[in-house]
Amino acid sequence: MPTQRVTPKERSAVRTLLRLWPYVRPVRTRLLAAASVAIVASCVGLVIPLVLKWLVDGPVADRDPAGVWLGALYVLLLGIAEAVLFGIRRWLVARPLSRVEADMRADLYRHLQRLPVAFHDRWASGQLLSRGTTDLMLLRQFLAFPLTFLLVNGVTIVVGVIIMLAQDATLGLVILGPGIPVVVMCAVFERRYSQVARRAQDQVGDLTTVVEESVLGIRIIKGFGRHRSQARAFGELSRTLRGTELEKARLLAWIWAVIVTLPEVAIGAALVLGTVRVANGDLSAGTLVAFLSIALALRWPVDSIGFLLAISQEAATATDRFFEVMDEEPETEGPGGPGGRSPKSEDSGLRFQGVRFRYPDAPSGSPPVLDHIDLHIRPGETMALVGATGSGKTTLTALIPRLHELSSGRITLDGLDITAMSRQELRSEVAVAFEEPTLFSASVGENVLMGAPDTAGEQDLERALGIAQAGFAYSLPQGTRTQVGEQGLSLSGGQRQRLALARAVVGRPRFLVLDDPLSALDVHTEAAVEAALRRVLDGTTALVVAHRPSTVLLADRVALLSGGRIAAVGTHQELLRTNAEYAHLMSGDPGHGEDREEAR
Ligand SMILES: Nc1ncnc2c1ncn2[C@@H]1O[C@H](COP(=O)(O)OP(=O)(O)OP(=O)(O)O)[C@@H](O)[C@H]1O
Repeated sequence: MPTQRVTPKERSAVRTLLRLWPYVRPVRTRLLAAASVAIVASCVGLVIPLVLKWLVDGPVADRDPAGVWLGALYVLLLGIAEAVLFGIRRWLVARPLSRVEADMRADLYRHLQRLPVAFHDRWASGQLLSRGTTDLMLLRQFLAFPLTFLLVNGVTIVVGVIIMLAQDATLGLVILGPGIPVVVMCAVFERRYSQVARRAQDQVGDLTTVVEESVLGIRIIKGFGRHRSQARAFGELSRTLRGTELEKARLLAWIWAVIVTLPEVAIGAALVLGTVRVANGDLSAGTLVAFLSIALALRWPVDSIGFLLAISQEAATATDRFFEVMDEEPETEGPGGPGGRSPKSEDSGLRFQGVRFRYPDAPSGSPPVLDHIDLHIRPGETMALVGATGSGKTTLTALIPRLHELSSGRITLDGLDITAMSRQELRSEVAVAFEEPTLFSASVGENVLMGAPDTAGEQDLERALGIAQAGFAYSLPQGTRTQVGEQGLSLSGGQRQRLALARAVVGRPRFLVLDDPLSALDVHTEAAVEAALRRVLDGTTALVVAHRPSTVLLADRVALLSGGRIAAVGTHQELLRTNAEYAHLMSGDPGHGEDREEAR
């Protein structure tokens, strides 16, 4: 599976995090209130040393027991107030932040649904999964704790330093001394950590992709005895991730050592100098006690800066990864409505005019998959599309519901350019069934009715299951309410194909696109489906990719796709007579088609 790896640009963490504002805006009042409460709580903590100073220089020096009890009561009340305020902060942020996470996840999911198939071809699913889960969880944690505490601890440090300077300017300057090297080290740390954090988060995405592929492809892995090599691949990726995590830990240990050691040295120096000055009678014992208590109270706000910066960097990386997806252009919408429909009768039906298509991720210089495609399927006509494997049949069918955008040319439905229709309008007119039938984790009925407007009911379901010869659905344990898909009952390939076919016909679409929809059916079931389909296809304009003569016989005419172009159009009999390639394809000679492809 191709992996999208975006090269991270040099960026400012603050500017990146500011992009979260639209999501944070609705809860800004609560967040601000929580931060204010936390600042007050923290400052209440800083008042305690001042009470201690009063206690030491006053009641303790005067040997006044009543005063000591009163001081102890003040300290107790201040401690309780601090604890209660921190509790209120937590209560204030919990609910709004889970809303921010839920909103971001919903937006990401909605956007992923609107991104073109070309985007999904390019991106590994694990990368998208990790962005929608671990990255968003990281962001919620960042908003709940580090964001607030970067502010709270910053204010606490400033207030604490001002109080210390006011108590004694000389001791204050001794404490402030290591500030400059700490700031420089923090800047270096931030730059290095952001690179490693990005690498780690991308590696989590790669690991998720391998796990997801192993789970989805478990039958192939077991069938080919590949579990050891798969485990090796997983082990290698997880060792790489472990290495990156250890690098993160090393960087954290280094900054932590700097942040803890330098202030400790400064506190030690202040203690020695302060004691000498108290002994000399230049400083009161109470002031020294207050000074050291404040310095110790500031230890946690200072110590925490290292890991708060680390989480902020990870949050900035998660924000980058989130917006890398959100910044991708969604599918463009046509204006919609009936305007622009050409009344000319030669334009009715499904028409390809000068269509050219090249996959956006194809190597540069490679020829387009489809070129100069001109094809007209008349209203009510069924056209079979035949071609060697890899000739571009699936690609051609995917262009009609605009799963890919044309490189040039146009496709019209009854004269109306598909790019002029809204996606909803287009997809209500055109129904598709692909060779690989995907069923979702839902009941049989829900899977089939997915192809119909919301008003469709039991009767429509019954009719569609009848056409697709999917009567087996009624014998499932809970009938059409039986859960299928990844979380439900496993169905055979043919059963899944018939449900996918039922889904394509349930909405009675005017245009039907079937990509080899009967490939997994036995001859008898195929004949029964064809008989029923022929009735449905009577009023429907259809393009049916076919590999077998039996499927071709469903069609009024056949188009042969070869060398990226429509090489011939005619009835099955005509083409058998006049076109050697067609005759070979229909004769079941498996080598011929491949030879033709090689020759291109
Ligand atoms: N997402 C993609 N990006 C780049 N090239 C692609 C992509 N999907 C298909 N192709 C290429 O386009 C060509 C046509 O593929 P397509 O699946 O349309 O063939 P097909 O005729 O339907 O084959 P088959 O009969 O085997 O289903 C192939 O060469 C294939 O490698």
